[in-house]
Amino acid sequence: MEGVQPVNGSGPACPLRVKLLTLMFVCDRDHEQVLLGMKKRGFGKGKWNGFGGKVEPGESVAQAAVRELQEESGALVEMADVQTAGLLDFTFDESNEIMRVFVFRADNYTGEIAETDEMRPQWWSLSECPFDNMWPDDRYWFPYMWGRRPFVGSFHFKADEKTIVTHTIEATTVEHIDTRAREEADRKRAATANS
Ligand SMILES: Nc1[nH]c(=O)nc2c1ncn2[C@H]1C[C@H](O)[C@@H](COP(=O)(O)OP(=O)(O)OP(=O)(O)O)O1
Repeated sequence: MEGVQPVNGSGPACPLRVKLLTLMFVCDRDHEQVLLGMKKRGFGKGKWNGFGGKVEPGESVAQAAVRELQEESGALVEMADVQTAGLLDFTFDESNEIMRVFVFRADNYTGEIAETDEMRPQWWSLSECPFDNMWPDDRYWFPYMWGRRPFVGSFHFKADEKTIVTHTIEATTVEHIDTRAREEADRKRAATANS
């Protein structure tokens, strides 16, 4: 089990299970382009998104973001080039899970970008980002991510995974997000050690 906790002291009576996830955006700032991948399987199949997945016990959230990016796209980002972008909580009607997603950005990478079993990568001009075919929350926080303004937000969806019922989004600091990332990784390590 990854960790169980109430959300912000309010919300459902039943504690929610936290799924710790990453999302990484490789940005070409000179050409105002961002690398997205078409998700070919699993959660979010058929949507364009950044690259990411589950944090493994014992790795930092940023290490997980780098690993997932490489596994899904072939792009390798040095830890020094990983920039903290945001923190998002996603919940759904009829679900007792929080998807807690740490968002990162990188302006440099090495390696060959290539299609994998999970993702078909493609560069997109910022002005042509395919928001109609992305998660509906992305429109809200993409400007923060691209604008290097650290953000924290939460989105509650209907069970259809399309309709946003409520949301919050606000500016925060990199330090706040990085502290949360360390706490979440520690919690995950402890929960795994105790299971
Ligand atoms: N509402 C949302 N908006 C968004 O932009 N990204 C989201 C999102 N909800 C989830 N994600 C991202 C986070 C993460 O990068 C990805 C889901 O993780 P995974 O690809 O690991 O899921 P899977 O269930 O396919 O897991 P694996 O079997 O480990 O690949 O989707």
